[in-house]
Amino acid sequence: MKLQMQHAQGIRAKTATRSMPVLSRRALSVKAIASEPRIEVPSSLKGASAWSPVTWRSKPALQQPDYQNRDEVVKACEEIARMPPLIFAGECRTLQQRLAKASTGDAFVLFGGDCAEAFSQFSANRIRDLYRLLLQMSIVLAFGGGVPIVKLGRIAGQFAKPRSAPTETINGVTLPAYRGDIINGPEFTEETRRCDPWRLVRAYNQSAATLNLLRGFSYGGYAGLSRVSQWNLEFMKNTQEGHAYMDIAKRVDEAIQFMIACGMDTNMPFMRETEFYTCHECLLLDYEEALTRLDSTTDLWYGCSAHFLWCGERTRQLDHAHVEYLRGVNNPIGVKVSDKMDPNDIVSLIASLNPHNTPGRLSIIVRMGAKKLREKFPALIEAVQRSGQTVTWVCDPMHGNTETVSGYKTRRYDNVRAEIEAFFDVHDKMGTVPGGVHLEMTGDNVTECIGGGASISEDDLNSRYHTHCDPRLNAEQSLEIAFYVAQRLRQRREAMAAKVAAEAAASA
Ligand SMILES: O=C[C@H](O)[C@H](O)COP(=O)(O)O
Ligand SMILES: C=C(OP(=O)(O)O)C(=O)O
Repeated sequence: MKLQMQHAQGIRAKTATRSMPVLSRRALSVKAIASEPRIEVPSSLKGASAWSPVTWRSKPALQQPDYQNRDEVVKACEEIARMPPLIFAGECRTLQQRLAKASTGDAFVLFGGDCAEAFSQFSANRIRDLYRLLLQMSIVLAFGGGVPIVKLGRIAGQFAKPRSAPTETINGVTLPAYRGDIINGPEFTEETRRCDPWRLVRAYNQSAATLNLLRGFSYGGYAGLSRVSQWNLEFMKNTQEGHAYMDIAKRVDEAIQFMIACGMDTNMPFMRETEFYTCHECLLLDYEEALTRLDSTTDLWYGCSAHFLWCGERTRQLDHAHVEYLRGVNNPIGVKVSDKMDPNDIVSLIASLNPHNTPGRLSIIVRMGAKKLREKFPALIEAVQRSGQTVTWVCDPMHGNTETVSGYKTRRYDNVRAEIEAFFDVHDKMGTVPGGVHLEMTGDNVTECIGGGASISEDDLNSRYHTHCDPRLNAEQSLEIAFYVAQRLRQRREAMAAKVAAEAAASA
């Protein structure tokens, strides 16, 4: 932190570079396993160079739009740079503390929201329905885990999408791929697929309006604990998950009544409010740069487009622009990691993004499918442990499980659940901590993923398939996943309690 502050000051004063140690001595000693040889950080990484919000520009940046008119991009970004930040740096610091708790099992993180927000699907009701589904899921998880749930919405900025191919061909016509509404439109016409810089400003405005409503819900009474039983979505009321949720809601109501009888003040903030944070993939670097601000209370740089930013699987190259940008902002950040990640490389990447080994700064979001996760994940955990690095491990069970059925991109509920199961199993075996889950999901009653309690079949896909990019779990499937995760968290909690009791008995 301190050295990064020196960087920030250096940039303002236009002074020379300072070198940045990769891992502090304390960091190296924290969790290192004494008997194992330590994984060393490559010497090329020791002494990272000065950072500013524009240093990413000198590195290769993958997955960026092919704008025809750079002058318009500059104008749009200048307009955004004059706008207020979307978040306050102090909120990021609080979030980082919460994520640090998740790294030790004293909290659990729930990331969830659209694959890609869309201009055409922007409405208060959709924001409310996702928000209350996330509240419902966090009640279920808190009940199982007995720990606070950190709620991070993929919302108010989750617009830009990395693509496997730069173009799409339909009936012999080839056009640029859709890259998210902040860049171009989903309709298959030359006009809509052209990258339009003024979409940047529209995405900023939609994010600001969305965030405004989310803050209203969080602090204006909607999220109060006395309203738990009113969060059930209308179409969920007669489902198995809806009933199971209402059972929990009833128990929460009873517990609150009991605490009121004991003299609890219902005006306490924890009864009326909840913390809710936003996140998105840090992909579109012109936009992120325009929203990078120096926090006047600490003199540190923050990416002010969201509380938490993550680096995608396709853009996490150590010497490329996205890692360069993210290493300099002081938000809590994440990196997506597939089975392609090598144990030595993960250590180098973590060292570059979290050189002071600050708990809560870095989440590693693993997404490789259940089978590969069982094979490859243990070696990654072991490497990170051996280098003494602290990370919050998060499971993204969506991106390793995408397939195409009848022309639709989809995911099978059973595969999603199997990956979460594998994630918990591996952590149980390694004695490490499952810190959270990251889901592409919606509060809407869509038919984009196959299976789950409602038994959505392949034939149902065309009925309510609304996503513009990847398939999302619908409300019922999401709640079902929450019940499964809650069960795993409860088992873990009970196993830990039994272990502590056994140790106490042994030492008595
Ligand atoms: O959401 C993630 C990516 O943008 C998406 O999986 C890429 O999909 P594609 O392989 O269809 O380009
Ligand atoms: C693109 C995404 O993920 P990944 O980088 O893991 O493919 C995403 O989460 O939207």
